[in-house]
Order: sequence, then C-alpha cells, then structure tokens
Amino acid sequence: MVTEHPAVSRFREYLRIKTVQPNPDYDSSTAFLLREAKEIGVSSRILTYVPGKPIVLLTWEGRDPKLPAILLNSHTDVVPVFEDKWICDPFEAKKLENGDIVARGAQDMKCVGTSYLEAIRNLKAKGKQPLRTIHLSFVPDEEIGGVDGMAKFVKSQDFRDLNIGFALDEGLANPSDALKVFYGERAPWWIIVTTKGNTGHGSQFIQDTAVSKLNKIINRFLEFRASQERQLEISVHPDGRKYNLGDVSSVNLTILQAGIQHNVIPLEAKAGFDIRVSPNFDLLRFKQIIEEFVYTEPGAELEYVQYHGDNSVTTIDDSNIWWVAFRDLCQKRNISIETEIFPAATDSRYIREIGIPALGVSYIKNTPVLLHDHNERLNEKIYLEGLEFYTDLLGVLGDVGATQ
Ligand code: MET
Ligand SMILES: [Zn+2]
Ligand SMILES: [Zn+2]
Repeated sequence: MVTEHPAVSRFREYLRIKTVQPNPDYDSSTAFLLREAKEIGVSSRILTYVPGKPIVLLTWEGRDPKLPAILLNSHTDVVPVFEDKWICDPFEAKKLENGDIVARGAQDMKCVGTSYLEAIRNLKAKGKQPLRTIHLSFVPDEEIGGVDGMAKFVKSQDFRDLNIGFALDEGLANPSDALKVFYGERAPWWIIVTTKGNTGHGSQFIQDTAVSKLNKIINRFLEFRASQERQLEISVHPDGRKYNLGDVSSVNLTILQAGIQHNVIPLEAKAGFDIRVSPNFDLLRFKQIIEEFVYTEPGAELEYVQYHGDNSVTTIDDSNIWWVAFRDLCQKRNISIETEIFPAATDSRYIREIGIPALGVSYIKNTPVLLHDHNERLNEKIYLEGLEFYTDLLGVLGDVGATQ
C-alpha cells in the first residue's frame, strides 16, 4: 500500500468536518484548527463577535512585527449538497484511484485554508521566519453573506490592531494550465420586489393586478440581462482579450411567489433577483436604474436583502509591491496567470472596501470548476503542487520590503 502524504491526510480530515450550511459544525472546525496551530507552533485566538460563529485567528510573528502584516483568509463553511447526486458521501473525502479527492469544500475553499497551514509548516521546518507577521483568519458564514463573519471582523478593533497591509483569499479552479488571479469582484445585490394590486375572480379581466405589475418589472430586468449577455459575447477589452463574466453585470430571477388558489387573483406578488454588479459600472447609477425598473409601477416596493455599496479593485501594476512579488514569483515558477474580476462574491470585498489590497487565488489548475456543484473534487497531485507554490509564495510575501 502506498502511504499517503500527511498533508493530504490533514486536508481530507478537514473536509470530513461538516461545516455545511445552514448548520455548520464550527466547534469541530475550530478544534481542528487549534490542534493544527499547536502542532505547527503558531499562536491562536478565537474571536467571537456573534455567539456560535467563531473566527479562528492564527499568528506567525515576523522578525519585525511593526511592519504591516499579511492576512491569509479562508472561510470554514461550505454550501449544502444534493447527496443523491454524488458518487460518494460528500463528507467522506473519498480518494479515487486517480487521486481525485471528492468532497464538498475540496475547491471552495478548504483546500486553500489547509494550504496556508501546510506552507507555514514547511517554512518553519526549514527554520524560516518571515520579516512580516503573517495572520491566518478562518472565518464563518461566507456562503451566507459573511454578515456575522468577515463583515464584523473588518470593523473590529481586533482587526485594526493587526495592521494588515495585504490579504490573500479564494479564487476559482481553472480547466486550463493557468492560475486565475482575481483583483476585484462584482458587488452582490440580492433584492426582493413586491407588487400589490386588484383582486377578484379568476375568470375576469381584472386590471392592475399584482402579477401584471410584477411581470412588467421582471421584463425590464430580463431585458437588461439580455443586453449584458450580449455584451459578454461581443465585447473586447482594451487590452485585446474577450470579455469575461466579471466585466458585465448579471441578473437572475431566482425567487417567484404569488397566489393562494387558482380562481383568486393574488393580492401580492414577489420576485427575488440575484444581481452581480461589475466594477465597470458606477454603483450609484446602477442603483438608480434598477430603482427606476421597480418604482415605475405604482406601489411597487424594493428591498435589498444583500447589498454591497463598494466595488473597488486592487491595483495590479508596478505600484503595488504585493502584486509585483506575486507576479514575479509566478514568472520564476513558470506559472501563467490570468487576471480577472471574480464573477461571484468572496470575503475579499470587505477587505478591499476598507482600502486593503487583496488577491483571490486558489491553486486549482487543470481542474473543472465544481464549486457549489455535485462531486466537487481536487486531485491530490495538484493539491501537493499547490503546497510548493504556497510555501514559496509565503516566503516571498513575508519578506516583501526586506533588504537582501
Ligand atoms: N460566495 C457566495 C456567492 O458569491 C456568497 C456570497 S454572499 C453574496 O454567491
Ligand atoms: Zn468560497
Ligand atoms: Zn462558495
């Protein structure tokens, strides 16, 4: 029997912890992370801003703790599964013969969290200590908006005291042999539109019903959706590449509710939309546009269930010392990179909002994008390759600004 690399065994152990929404087992993930911290020899703290939603903060002190520090962020929660669609138990972390590890969280994003830990373990084994302090935050609830997780953390005095200069967070898998690097993301807005109207018998031509009003509003959103989809197909970036999802805004009708009985005209109707606003858009202007879509119908109401009023991006040019260190390392290791706007949302938006540069990276090359999907998986060879990358990366980032 071939013995498994201990780093792979630790990754699989983390995957077996059921930190699945809507009832994540944060007690077990916290216990796992504290044990890791102890083994590796870094200090640990549990920050609790909301009961039952711990942020585990690990710290590897640098040679000059006064310098701005690095934050390696990862979320501990994972999204639910449709278990009968999986080839195995999603929380068994089964390894297939080809080395694929199949588990919820294999890509999003437990692989990243344990990679940070393994990289520090490796650097410590080599007797290294970074110039700058490196903090690792393992945060809850990213998958449900981060309101009780990262959003609270960045606003805390604890966070300010860390003096973070740069952060790393999650990226996405890439089917091709390049690393995707995200320097910004689309602002997630989840809205509910409610209309009210006349009621009556289902056999009549009743005017101004809740549903007819809602239908007009929905059509405006869907027309906008179509125009953005078209932009995605035809547009070319100033640098010559084709547009990708992060360059346009998307709208999806994800919730529809109305009606109590077939022959009764509903008094009220509701539509829920998942909107992702590209940094190419002026957010206030965009807000005006969607409010016009809604308020044109008399009595229609608009509620923001999720709203992010910032879509600032991290500069990726020679003026950003962190970017330069990252880019040069990739060049040295012969890793091609593709820089993009993240199409969905991550906790990086809270970090960028307070002016701290952040890059989103998951070392998942040559792998189908399976986050939130059935049979999410990552091959152990790629995971192990990623550990070498992260080890070098933390070595470089931790020493940014050091005189040789
Ligand atoms: N990461 C998840 C998403 O993009 C949840 C973020 S909360 C808007 O949908
Ligand atoms: Zn994620
Ligand atoms: Zn996710």
